[in-house]
Formats: sequence, C-alpha cells, structure tokens
Amino acid sequence: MKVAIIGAGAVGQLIASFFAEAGMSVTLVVRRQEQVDELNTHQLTRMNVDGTTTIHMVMATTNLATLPPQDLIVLAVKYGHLQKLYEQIIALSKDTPLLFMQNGLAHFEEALRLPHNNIAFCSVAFGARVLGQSTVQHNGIGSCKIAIGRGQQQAFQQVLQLQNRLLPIDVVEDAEQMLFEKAIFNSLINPLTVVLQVKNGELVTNQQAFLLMQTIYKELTEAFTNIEHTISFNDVVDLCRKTAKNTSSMLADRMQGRKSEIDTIVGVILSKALANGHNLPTLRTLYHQVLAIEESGERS
Ligand SMILES: NC(=O)C1=CN([C@@H]2O[C@H](COP(=O)(O)OP(=O)(O)OC[C@H]3O[C@@H](n4cnc5c(N)ncnc54)[C@H](OP(=O)(O)O)[C@@H]3O)[C@@H](O)[C@H]2O)C=CC1
Ligand SMILES: CC(C)(CO)C(=O)C(=O)O
Repeated sequence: MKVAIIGAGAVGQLIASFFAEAGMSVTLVVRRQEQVDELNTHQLTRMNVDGTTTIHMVMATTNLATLPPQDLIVLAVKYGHLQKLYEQIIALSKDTPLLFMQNGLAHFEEALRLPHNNIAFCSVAFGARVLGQSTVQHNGIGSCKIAIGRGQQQAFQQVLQLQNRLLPIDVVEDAEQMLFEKAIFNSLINPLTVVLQVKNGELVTNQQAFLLMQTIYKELTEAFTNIEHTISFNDVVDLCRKTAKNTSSMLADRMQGRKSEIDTIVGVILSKALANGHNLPTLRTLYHQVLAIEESGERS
C-alpha cells in the first residue's frame, strides 16, 4: 500500500513510522528540501514510550504532484496550513482516499467540500513531539479514532486493520461528534498548558491548574448537557496522565512563536456554547490570553 503523508511534524512523523512498520510504502511530503535530505540520510527515528528506538525507511519529497498514484493521502499539517493544500489536493484523483488528522472542528466542513469520494477524519489521543527533522518522540500511547466523513470504510481498510498495541485504532460512527468530543478534551488541556507553560501531566499534579481544569469542565457540562455522559472528568485526567510528558501541540506552537489552533479548537467550542446561551467565562479568558500571547509575538 502506498501512502503519502503531508506534513512531517510530530503527528506526521509518528504515523509515518507506524505505517512503515506495518509494511506500507510511506512518502513524507514536506516543504523544505533540507528535511527531505535529512530524512533520506538518516531515515525516520521514533523514540518509543519505553525508551527504545525504532528506525524505519520512508521516502520524502517536497512535491506531491510528482508522486505516483497513492492508495491513501494523510493530511498531518496544522489546521492553518490546510488552506494552501486544498488546491494541490483538488488536482489529485478523486478516487484517492483522504485522511484528515487535525484537532479542532473548522476543517470538517471544508474537507467535505473537496470532490473526493472517500474522506475520513482521525482524532488522536496520543502525545507526539518533534525532536528533529527526522526524529519524533512518542509521548504517551493513546487511541487513534477514525470516522468516515464520506464514502466507504473499505477505502481505509488497511489503516483500520493496523494492529499495533502502541497505536490502537478504533472505528467511530459520527465524524463530527468525534471531532467535537476531541475539541472538548483539547479545550480543557491545551490553552491551560499554553498559559501556564506546563506539560500535560502538570495539569493534574498542580492543584491550582487542576482547579482551573475542573472549573472549565463544569462550564462545559453546563453548556453541553450531554457531555457528562460521554466525557467524564476522569477521562480528561486520564488523558493528561497518559500524555503527562507531552508538550501539547498548542504549547509547542507557543514555544516556536507560531500561530496556534486556538480558533479551530476553543473558538469553535465557545461559539457553540454561546449559541446555547453560555459564555464559558473561564475558558473564554484563557482563549483571549492565548490570543494575546500570540499577538505579542513573544517567543519563549
Ligand atoms: N503533537 C501532538 O501531540 C498532537 C497533535 N495533534 C494534532 O495533529 C495536527 C498536526 O499537529 P503536529 O504534528 O503536532 O504539528 P507540527 O507543527 O509538529 O507539524 C506540522 C507539520 O506540517 C508541516 N507543513 C505545513 N504546511 C505544509 C505543506 N504545505 N506541505 C508539507 N508540510 C507542511 C510543517 O512543516 P514545517 O516544519 O516546514 O513548518 C510541520 O512540520 C494538529 O491539528 C494537532 O492539533 C493531535 C494530537 C496530538
Ligand atoms: C492528546 C493531546 C492533548 C496531547 O498533547 C493533544 O491533542 C494535543 O497536544 O493537541
């Protein structure tokens, strides 16, 4: 099976490593020739959660259009980078299945406007951190939920059948609900890690951070009454513990001085809550704090 993964950041490199391990022929599509050279010279290294290292051979290119027809295209860039990619994706065969791996919700409707016959969404609960252009740290095992947005499950069968205890795959029915639930988790974790500049685990061990997370959970469950039945506060604590050593993707953005995904994650949740008549004051404050940090252009 030939898979092209666009974006060789934390998630792209991690997924590429597991796919290569499963015998797939993986090409990472990157935007810097320097990273192509690095991947070709050093291959792809995964630092596992148990401290071991796994190295796999993958191909790399800066030019998606030059690749032969692929059996799957995975989009593993941040939400803000999708816009530029849509044009290149539209030029590909409509029969090529597409798998979107973004956190947040804003990409859901955009992706479904593409003309492709098979489109799936993925929501991951693992932690991943880029250590270099060809090295990724797996920072916590977590499920990889996949839901079909359009088309046939069959088109994604080889990924759905992946069996690796380090990357458990679950098929989920409702893609939009899946992304909404993940955005709830991310709203509880990511902005707090940015403002406090802490790894996920500290949200549980630091009493004041924990209190803030509880307050946000309470606000969210008042705005979305069904959440309590699908996401318990313990589930959130569990995710923080499982990814304790991870720098959240949003904090990683702050550390690199990059614009974060605050709008597609927290912004969308705040809008939905407001439509239900709820202001979510604590989460809203964090939202503006993250935006203020971005506006200041600081690089910590
Ligand atoms: N990191 C984590 O632990 C988790 C992340 N996620 C989600 O996964 C998604 C990806 O995040 P993550 O991997 O952390 O992000 P990263 O910032 O680590 O990686 C994104 C990569 O996309 C590359 N990129 C951007 N535009 C293009 C393009 N046009 N062509 C090729 N490559 C491109 C960037 O390249 P360059 O290096 O040149 O800038 C970068 O390497 C996000 O939505 C995030 O929220 C979900 C769960 C966990
Ligand atoms: C799963 C988690 C919380 C891992 O840090 C994540 O989704 C992120 O960092 O964006």
